[in-house]
Amino acid sequence: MERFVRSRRAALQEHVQHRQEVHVVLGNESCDLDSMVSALALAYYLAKTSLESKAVFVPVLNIPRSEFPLRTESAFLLQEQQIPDSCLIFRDEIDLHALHRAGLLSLTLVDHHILPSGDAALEEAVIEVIDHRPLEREPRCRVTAELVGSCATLVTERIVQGPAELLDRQTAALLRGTIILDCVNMTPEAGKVTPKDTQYVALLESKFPDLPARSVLFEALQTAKFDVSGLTTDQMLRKDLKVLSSDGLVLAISAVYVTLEAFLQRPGLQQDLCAFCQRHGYGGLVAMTISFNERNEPFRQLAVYSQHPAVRTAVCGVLERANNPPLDLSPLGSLYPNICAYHQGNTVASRKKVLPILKDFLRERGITAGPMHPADTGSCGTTRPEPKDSSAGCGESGENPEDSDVAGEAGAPEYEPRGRRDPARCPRHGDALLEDDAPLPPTPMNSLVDECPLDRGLPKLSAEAIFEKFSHITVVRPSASGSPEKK
Ligand SMILES: Nc1ncnc2c1ncn2[C@@H]1O[C@H](COP(=O)(O)OP(=O)(O)OP(=O)(O)OP(=O)(O)O)[C@@H](O)[C@H]1O
Ligand SMILES: [Mn+2]
Ligand SMILES: [Mn+2]
Repeated sequence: MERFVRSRRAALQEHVQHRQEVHVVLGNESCDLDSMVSALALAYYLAKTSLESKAVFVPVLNIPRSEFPLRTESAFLLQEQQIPDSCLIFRDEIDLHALHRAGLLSLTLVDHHILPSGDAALEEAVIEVIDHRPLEREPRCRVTAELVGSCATLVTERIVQGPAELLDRQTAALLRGTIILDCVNMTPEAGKVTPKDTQYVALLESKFPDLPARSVLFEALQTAKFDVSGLTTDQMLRKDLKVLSSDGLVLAISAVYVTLEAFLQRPGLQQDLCAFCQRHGYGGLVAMTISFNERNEPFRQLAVYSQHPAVRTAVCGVLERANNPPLDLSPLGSLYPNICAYHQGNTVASRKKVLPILKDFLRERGITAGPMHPADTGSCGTTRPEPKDSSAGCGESGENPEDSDVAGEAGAPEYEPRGRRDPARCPRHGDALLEDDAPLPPTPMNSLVDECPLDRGLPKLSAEAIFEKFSHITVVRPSASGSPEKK
């Protein structure tokens, strides 16, 4: 495996020079350990077994190289296997769109099957998908999709069908480490592991009995994954990030590896979130935290940030009302006007379960929001107190509890469950939002692209129009009799 990884850059350059086919194996945009190892191992397998093909097989990590240090568990496992990350090829080191335009690109997607809208043009280059998520659409290409704990399990299954000598110790160690981390050390109560994951971890161990003990490896990987020491808020949010967009409204969903208390008490948090959203063009952010209590049991919390009340209210409403699966959100106080905080009672509902809820919401609610004009997002540096129903500016008022309308205590933002909440900021349980607009036409089947391609044919709306649309949203509160009454 190491020799293969080391040879990729030169092999790629030679093929591009001679205009020969390049077969890229691409992980997902959060580029977690599962995506990296699945791409490395499958590219290695394809290179060794596709002897009739003239293509060069290249694993590509779907993040810029500069982001790799944030993938602490991946850096740890590569280092442990003496594979230098300098040999890896990152998304900013290969021009997939140019290769595609030149007719040289074949693409295999691992650990995902829906391309972000920015990669929609690459959809026709996709010849295979291997993923462990529920298929949102039936791709036209070869598909291996199974709801196992780790995509690396499906890659292992593919590799062991090939020549036995192909599975070397390094490859086995990378795959096994990934499956053990994704399946939380194969513990059933974590809700990840399936019989197939267990089967292939055992098979890898039977071939290489001297691999480190599972619990030692899991603890080392878990510690590396949760090491956020020294990271800025922006880095913490980018460390494990996915992005959803629906024709102009872009939502970031970050897995955050600290408690919500610790996160909300970071100095200057609201300004940092504002700057994060502005820097990357996000209309809002959902931060999903996972932490562990003294009995090492996981608990989850969730925060919704947007400086646009309409976006915040809509996203909070759909997450509070979710029923597939229910998230069992109980509101917590947040002294920041633009942040709604929750305890999440459903401890197995990870981002994999939340993304489809938000995707459906963006698609069904017909939020054909045009790009948020910069003018609407103000600047994060302003010191003027933020108007209560602000849709502009990242004022510092959120920092200073006296300014916010749910403040009580002075001093550093505290974090404690609080009853009184401003419905204009965060809807109460049971609020429903009815959009009186006709929903978007259904996404054409077989599309591998994140949003409905028809979106691009729809009228672009200005930010003003977005809020105009949102202001028509009718909030339906179930009346005492249970029948919805319009407010
Ligand atoms: N029960 C658990 N016990 C100990 N550690 C756990 C337990 N559940 C999860 N982890 C650790 O937290 C990391 C994040 O897990 P997750 O929030 O469930 O999400 P995921 O990374 O497994 O999958 P996603 O739902 O985020 O899908 P992707 O978008 O990432 O594909 C785990 O890695 C584990 O260390
Ligand atoms: Mn995965
Ligand atoms: Mn994850």
